[in-house]
Amino acid sequence: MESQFRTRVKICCISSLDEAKLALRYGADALGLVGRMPSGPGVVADEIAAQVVRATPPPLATFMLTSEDNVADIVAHQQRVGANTIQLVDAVPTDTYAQLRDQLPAVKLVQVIHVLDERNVDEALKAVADGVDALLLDSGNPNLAVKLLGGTGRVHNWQVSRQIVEQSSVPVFLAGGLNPENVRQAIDVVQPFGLDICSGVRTDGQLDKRKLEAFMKVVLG
Ligand SMILES: O=C(O)c1ccccc1NCC(=O)[C@H](O)[C@H](O)COP(=O)(O)O
Repeated sequence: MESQFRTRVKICCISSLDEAKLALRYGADALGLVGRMPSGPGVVADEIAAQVVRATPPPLATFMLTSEDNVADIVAHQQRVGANTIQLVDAVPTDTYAQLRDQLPAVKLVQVIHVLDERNVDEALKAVADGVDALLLDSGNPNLAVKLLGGTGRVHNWQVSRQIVEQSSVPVFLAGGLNPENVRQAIDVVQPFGLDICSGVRTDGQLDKRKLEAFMKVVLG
């Protein structure tokens, strides 16, 4: 069930309970907890991620970001952290979503699509047809020798993202290089269900209250 009532916000790269509380105080709908990655600045230990999950009240969402592509490893990761949503940041074999649903029926599945060009529209629609609950369109490049799967601080081609939003039957989050200055334009151009932000609300790696407040003010009004 999708509502366009207001744009949802996921604050990602949460690194402590204090950051989680700050994000929730300013109106975040979801928190992102980054697991082991081939590269990127936002990784948090599973123990801290689990602490944040336990402290997050309903109806807020906790997204566990995983780069695992094997069902047993993804399930083991979810069981260590306890998040109510799994964000798959890399491509997975076609039957993965069905197997995860069998083993974790209450957990929502979000597939990341790294938007490089128009070919990603078909990739996104295939993930929808295969059964994901939502898409998250990010910057990055999974084809590099050391995969770049997120946390880049860079925007991508929003026209391609808009095409995906128009054609997707599940909610779509927009990520990649968002900040208080460009988020209004991002909403107007892409019209996503939700936004995801990591580096644009941080200073020296720490969640920055002023940037967070400025970002949320633009989104929530
Ligand atoms: O932050 C990381 O280290 C990271 C690495 C690999 C995949 C995802 C990662 N971060 C989480 C996210 O999904 C970010 O919120 C998203 O990529 C947007 O980041 P940014 O462009 O810095 O706002």
